[in-house]
Amino acid sequence: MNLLRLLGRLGPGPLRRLVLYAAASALSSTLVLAIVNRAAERIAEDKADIVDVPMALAFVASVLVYMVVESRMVAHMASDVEEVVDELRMGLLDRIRRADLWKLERFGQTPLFESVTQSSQIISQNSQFLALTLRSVLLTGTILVYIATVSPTAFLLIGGLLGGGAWFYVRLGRALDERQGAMMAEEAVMFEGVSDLFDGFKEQRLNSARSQDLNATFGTVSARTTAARDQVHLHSWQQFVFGECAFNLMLGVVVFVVPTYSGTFAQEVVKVSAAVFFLATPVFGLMQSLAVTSAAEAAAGRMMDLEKQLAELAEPGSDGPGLPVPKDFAEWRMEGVEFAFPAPPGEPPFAVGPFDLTIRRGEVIFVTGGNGSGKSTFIKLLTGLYHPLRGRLTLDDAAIGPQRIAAYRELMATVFADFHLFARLYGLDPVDRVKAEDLMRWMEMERVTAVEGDRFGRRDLSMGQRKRLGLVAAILETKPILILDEWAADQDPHFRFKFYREVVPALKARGLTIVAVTHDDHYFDVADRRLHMEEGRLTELTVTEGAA
Ligand SMILES: Nc1ncnc2c1ncn2[C@@H]1O[C@H](COP(=O)(O)OP(=O)(O)OP(=O)(O)O)[C@@H](O)[C@H]1O
Repeated sequence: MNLLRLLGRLGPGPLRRLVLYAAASALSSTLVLAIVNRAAERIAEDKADIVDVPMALAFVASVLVYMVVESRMVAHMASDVEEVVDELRMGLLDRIRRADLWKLERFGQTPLFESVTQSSQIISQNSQFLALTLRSVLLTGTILVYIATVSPTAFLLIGGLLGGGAWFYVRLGRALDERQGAMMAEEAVMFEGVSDLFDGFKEQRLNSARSQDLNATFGTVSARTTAARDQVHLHSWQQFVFGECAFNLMLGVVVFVVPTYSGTFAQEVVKVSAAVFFLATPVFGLMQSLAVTSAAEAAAGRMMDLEKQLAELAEPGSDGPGLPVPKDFAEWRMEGVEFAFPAPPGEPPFAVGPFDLTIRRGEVIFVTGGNGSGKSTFIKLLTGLYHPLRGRLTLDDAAIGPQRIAAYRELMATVFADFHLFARLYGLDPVDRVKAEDLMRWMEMERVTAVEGDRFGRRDLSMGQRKRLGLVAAILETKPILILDEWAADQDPHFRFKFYREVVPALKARGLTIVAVTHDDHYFDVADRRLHMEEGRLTELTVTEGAA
């Protein structure tokens, strides 16, 4: 149903087309069966040894109709499913793009990543099985109708057997689903172990006890995964063998049971046996497609659930055009801004603020403080990435509410402590080539890599080098505010000196307002003001206080 609901998003057309194709395919197949049976009957009646041309033509026409309809059905189905998956995936990405950072952090990345990549892949790969399932159901129905026209008794017995067999098969399938769930849980633990091995490769190479312990743990998990997989293989094979046996039983019913209830069945036995053989295609098709379709069904359900959950992560005001903010602001203020993370069990929550602060345009502000004191949280509040629980941000007289938040953030270029170097210089089209080359020289990166078109030539660089590229990208954005979170922490002494003594003053001279988190007490004097964070509280110190 999830897959059908998903397809329904394209309007009624694709679903109607699917049903029509599936019905045409089932009818043409049944027609082939009826023609074969009728031809065999005529040969038996007339002992004719000449070809019945109209019947042969009808046979060829039915086969051709089946061939064309079947291939078109699968082709349309695949492209409809691709279209709807593309729409859903883009919708998810769009919602993630516009989500509230704090809500997104709490939600976690794993389900998002799994849905956007794996689930959409499962649906795409198995799209044709949805068509196969529908066609198989319809074909089974039309063949049963054909059997009913030949022998009502055979229809009742075969129909009953088929219904009972399907019920039991689905029950076996449920047990298999449970085992598959258990197998996936074990596999998830195993993947965690594999990524632990890769992420901690250096540490385990340098410590043989850790390496062996890791290996032993991995061995246990791997053995559990193997056992879970064995169970899945065993049950899926049992389910398949049951399906085959139920099918053979149907043939047995035709030749051993039906004749005892129907006196006239002797003439019909060949027709009904042929019909049961014809049933093999849809019944085995269903057996094959149900298993795969259920994985695609579950994936479609996961993606649609996620879509709903992501709607709740939306940031207020992220839709719509929004209001402008004064770009030439004179004063940037935080008024009574407070924020708190939810408390871990048995502990008080970590709260920051209230922050009451006025930053004047063109100032260089350093934010200092110990690990975990709340500096990065302060930066997230200042940049409007976290929303204050109380208090507000203002630029001159404009309060930054949901409608101004987008324009407000547009004023800032940032290099966060955990910054990401994008594959492309997104949003910088065209890149000012001369300026980019100047900046690369200024950052002493011109021998390492270059701006090539709209991207950096290399990204496989050291953290310090990547941060320099991050700063190049931030300066290229030509925003009036620059936010840096521990930018210099990864720089060597030579470039750290250059950054504080040359780069920061030069950027200030260009009119930028700079807020930088730093631990570099040798350079506190570079700032106009120093704000010090302690347990979420901000105090203003002189720039010489605490300097080395
Ligand atoms: N996403 C989060 N969820 C829950 N608690 C958080 C989260 N981010 C930070 N915290 C808590 O807030 C406190 C302050 O973290 P923050 O990153 O602001 O400190 P910091 O001063 O930047 O530290 P550092 O100098 O080590 O980078 C920490 O104790 C941390 O446990």
